Amino acid sequence: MELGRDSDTGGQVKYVVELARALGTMPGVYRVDLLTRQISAPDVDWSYGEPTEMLTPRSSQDVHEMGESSGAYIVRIPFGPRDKYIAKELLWPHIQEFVDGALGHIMQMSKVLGEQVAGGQPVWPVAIHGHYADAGDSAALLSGALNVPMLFTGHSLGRDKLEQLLKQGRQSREEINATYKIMRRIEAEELALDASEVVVTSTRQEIEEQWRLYDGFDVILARKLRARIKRGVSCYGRFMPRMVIIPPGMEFNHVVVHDGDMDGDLEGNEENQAPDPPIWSEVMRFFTNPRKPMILALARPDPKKNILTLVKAFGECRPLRELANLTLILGNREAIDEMSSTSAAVLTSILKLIDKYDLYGQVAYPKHHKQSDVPEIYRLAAKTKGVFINPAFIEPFGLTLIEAAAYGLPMVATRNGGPVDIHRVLDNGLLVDPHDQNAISDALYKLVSDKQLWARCRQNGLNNIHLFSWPEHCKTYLSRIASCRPRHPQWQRSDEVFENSESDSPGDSLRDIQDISLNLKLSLDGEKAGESGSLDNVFDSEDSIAERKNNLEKAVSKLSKGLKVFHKVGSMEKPDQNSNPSKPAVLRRRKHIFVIAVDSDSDKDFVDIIQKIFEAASKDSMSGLVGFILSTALTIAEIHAVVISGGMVPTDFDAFICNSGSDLYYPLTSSEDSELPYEIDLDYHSQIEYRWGGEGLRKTLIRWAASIVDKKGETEEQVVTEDEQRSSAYCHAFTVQNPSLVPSIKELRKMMRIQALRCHVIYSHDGTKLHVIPVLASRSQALRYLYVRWGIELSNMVVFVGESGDTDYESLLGGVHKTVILKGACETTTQSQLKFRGYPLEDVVAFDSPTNVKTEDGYSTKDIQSALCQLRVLKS
Ligand SMILES: O=c1ccn([C@@H]2O[C@H](COP(=O)(O)OP(=O)(O)O[C@H]3O[C@H](CO)[C@@H](O)[C@H](O)[C@H]3O)[C@@H](O)[C@H]2O)c(=O)[nH]1
Ligand SMILES: O=P(O)(O)OC[C@H]1O[C@](O)(CO)[C@@H](O)[C@@H]1O
Repeated sequence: MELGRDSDTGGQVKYVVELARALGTMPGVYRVDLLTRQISAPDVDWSYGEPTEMLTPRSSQDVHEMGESSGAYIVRIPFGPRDKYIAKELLWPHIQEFVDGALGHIMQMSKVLGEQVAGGQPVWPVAIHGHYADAGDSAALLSGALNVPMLFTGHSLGRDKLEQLLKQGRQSREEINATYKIMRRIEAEELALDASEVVVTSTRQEIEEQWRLYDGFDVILARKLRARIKRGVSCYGRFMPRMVIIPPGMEFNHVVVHDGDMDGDLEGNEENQAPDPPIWSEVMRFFTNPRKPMILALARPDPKKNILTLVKAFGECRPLRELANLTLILGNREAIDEMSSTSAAVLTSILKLIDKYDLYGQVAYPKHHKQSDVPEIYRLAAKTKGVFINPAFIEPFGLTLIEAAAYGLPMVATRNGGPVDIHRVLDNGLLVDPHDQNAISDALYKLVSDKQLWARCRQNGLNNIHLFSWPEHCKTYLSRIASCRPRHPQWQRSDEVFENSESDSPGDSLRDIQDISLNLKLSLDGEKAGESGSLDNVFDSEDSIAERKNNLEKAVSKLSKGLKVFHKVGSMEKPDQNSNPSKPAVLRRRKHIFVIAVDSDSDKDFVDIIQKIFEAASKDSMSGLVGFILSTALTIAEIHAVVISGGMVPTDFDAFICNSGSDLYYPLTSSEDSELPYEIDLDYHSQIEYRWGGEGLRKTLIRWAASIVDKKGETEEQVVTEDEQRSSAYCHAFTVQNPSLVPSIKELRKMMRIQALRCHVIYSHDGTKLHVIPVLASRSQALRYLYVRWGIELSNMVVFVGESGDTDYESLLGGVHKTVILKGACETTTQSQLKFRGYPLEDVVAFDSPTNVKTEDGYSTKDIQSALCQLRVLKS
């Protein structure tokens, strides 16, 4: 690991690699895949271009304990420009491409493992865990596409970073957003809260002071919801992820602490003694008197680590300067000018302060260190009876603090963040206000000068450090995963439950029964959710005990009929896929799938666009190589009307993604006279229903809609009204009479999240329609479903969109599919205020990607053909 190389290579890298390695050796874990970006660039190590790398266990004991497990792997997925390293702030436009690539890997792995160990049945992942905001966003989409539980760890949180940066007052909100893309990042963290079952934190402070800043998390509401779930009463469609504190661990295998370290001679070696590590002389060459106790700081050169205040504190405190030296390990550098601008600014300011206070001979700031040098640096500081300092403005956890403690080095640390929890456990030093320069120098002086205090802190750290161990972390972590309701696709799950009931895994069956029991309880309660009043009423109202008892009895009675009943109900409700066996087969045979997702304002324009696309593909479609999917906010009835009005037939298309991605239909060749010739895919519903608020959500939305009125003199007109005709089981539809009077998409998301309602809100039809659908349902997720369910390759899809569209437009432009933007189609910008999401489209869409092409003049057949040639879908 190249830790401290730049602002992206910090503690999180170490954390996830060590966690993956430790998990891979846990009994009961078959395989851990750590997915990251593949980069083949000349300025990074060649190994970053390797598709797979095994994380070898640290010790032979680990190998022994692994048993049947196949271990942990780093899997590198190509996305974004192949030959270029991209800083984390600039990765956002490429996230969807990562999601698709990761999905491809997981599907492939599921097949391979299935063949190896499960008799050919696919082996589905048990959970997916996102680390940091960008992976939170990706994991949310993947957990939805695969229907598996998601966990999330923030490592460093955007809202907190934004607050800290605003407090420092050096940049305006706009400048901060331009530098850090912070609003996009915060939305990713909010989505991670929407989708996660468990959020792993390192400290209590992270929950109470940092996560509380998010719309989607509230400690009190979380408690109330948990209490209601325990009592078996309805939460009216509200959900909160479970926050758990599991501090990270350390790999202790190369930690060696000798008492002898304390009285060693720094100049020259005794006979028989191992030579000093080379990094020692690299550090000591800076000092006039290398025997003085060493104050050590080791951090990425990031302004938030607050090293400048440390240098000032040291420089301005004469007694401290006389007593101790200062060592600053701030990553690696060749030349300051070649560093990123923020890192270079930190280094330059430090050099100026050293000059200002004339600290020559008292401060070391070596240019290079290797990973293997880091333990030796801590040992050197401990040997001189020095102190480790982390004065960060805020430190989410602080791996360096546990590292220092493991090497017998007492600490002075910021009182903001994780160090408070670490100090509570280790009791190995002093906490300080990082803004108070005198407090820093006083604490350092106290620890360095008070020999007894120093020895006590050293010993306390050494005595308690075992509490930060990866195996312990993994045990708690795995128990959390085991307590999540197992989620798998229904088309696999119903068979599995059925089989398990008679198989040799009674534990699994029992857990399934318990889960079914919980589901039944919740859904039965949901039936009476309708009577609820406001959010307060929901929780203040006394639920009738008799009613609850009745619900429980119903649930128990359903359960007592056994798993077969559950399975049967499931299969009765399932569409009979065999009645229309040709559809998936047809879809699979296509060379290309053209997805028409142009959000046209008029049916006439829409028909016109569809026909132009048909014509453009006519050569290939004649031979059946191209299949078509319509993907819109329309209902199936509206789509049917469009199809018929355009002189087309339903079977001209392979599938229809309706209601903004909450319904999926396939055309039928025949149907009863009274019915439309389409078959709904109920497996899709089971795949997207996660956290769907159903009736409870609908009631809340209706109350909200009633509160938005247009005051015209004496009279009031309701602006938002329920559109029952256009609503379906997984889409609450509303009509907006006056789009200028309703909140933007950003405000709506916030409104939902603060009530713990997890859903996806979309404005369509130029802002005159509002759709509320399940949180992980969307038009782009529907395409991923087609891949997971029917194996239709995403890279063979071409998505046609207009110049703008509904508020879910951005998600249609990314991914491994190709995109054709039809110039002149859906240009409307009149309702742009509704689309306000808090960050520009460029922060989410890679417009310069070679898979995105805009037609040249308009959307004539010729324009479309030429775009398809450019994408190499058609031969020129
Ligand atoms: O020049 C350097 C600087 C750092 N490191 C290592 O990099 C890691 C840094 O981790 P940490 O001190 O925890 O800080 P961050 O890099 O900021 O890590 C983020 O992620 C960590 C894991 O979640 C949290 O502990 C932090 O609070 C959070 O800011 C440690 O292992 C250091 O030994 C080096 O090897 N060389
Ligand atoms: O400053 P930010 O954007 O909060 O990022 C800090 C994150 O970046 C990293 O340095 C990447 O490893 C992490 O240690 C940390 O989680």
